[in-house]
Amino acid sequence: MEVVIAPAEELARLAADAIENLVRSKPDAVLGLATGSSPLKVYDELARRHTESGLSFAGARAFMLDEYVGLPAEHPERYRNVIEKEIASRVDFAPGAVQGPDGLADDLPAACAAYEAAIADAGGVDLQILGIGTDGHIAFNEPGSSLASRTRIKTLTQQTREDNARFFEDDIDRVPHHCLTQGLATIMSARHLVLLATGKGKAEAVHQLTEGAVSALWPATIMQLHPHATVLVDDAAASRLQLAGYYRQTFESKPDWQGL
Ligand SMILES: N[C@@H]1[C@@H](O)[C@H](O)[C@@H](COP(=O)(O)O)O[C@@H]1O
Repeated sequence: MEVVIAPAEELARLAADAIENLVRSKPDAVLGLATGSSPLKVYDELARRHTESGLSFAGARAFMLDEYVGLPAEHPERYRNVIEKEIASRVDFAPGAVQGPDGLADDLPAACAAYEAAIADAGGVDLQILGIGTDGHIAFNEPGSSLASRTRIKTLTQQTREDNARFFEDDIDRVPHHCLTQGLATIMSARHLVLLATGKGKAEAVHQLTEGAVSALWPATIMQLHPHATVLVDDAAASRLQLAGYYRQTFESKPDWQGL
């Protein structure tokens, strides 16, 4: 696991560089997209590069991590709409190239199975962007999630609903109780994981993710078992890291030819 500590703007550039290198060398790459505030600067950077330097996603596909269950199709916080607004509509993905779990399906387990099959049919995800919840969740794999889980329905914790109430006019009662989420094993099947975390509120989760024991209590810790995982954090999110000095030193002496 590589941990990089840098200001948020630099983290976004690093993540965008990894995505750009991938898409330029493999135009039909499969990306994994995350919602939440953490990846927004990365999406801004990708949109800028699309406009200014011709970075194209025309041959690429993308899969979203998760979706609320039951939010009406036009609801602005429905993750499909969020991803459309934050990235898909700002670059040149082909129609239908960005997919997400269907939180409005009549048969939710069947929708989850179909989503797993669609990811597999696409050849799996090349690069998965991730954020992390304050309780250590990735996608919506809340504490207690099976480390071997696949896409399924989950119940959101009170903590996550409180954290996400800011997107629902600060009214927790408007935050859905259920979601569909890629499982931890689904996420682990992606070939490169790139997690972004900023701010003091993420410091404990980032410490557990990188330095804690692998445990369902902190679901993101499963990433320690991934052969190619990158954790991009600012100073505040890194404030509890025991090995911060080593991570900084490693990044400073990183060879120029070596990307993330
Ligand atoms: N389902 C999403 C996650 O994919 C996201 O990583 C996390 C952190 O969000 P943020 O980046 O806004 O802190 O919470 C949400 O609940």
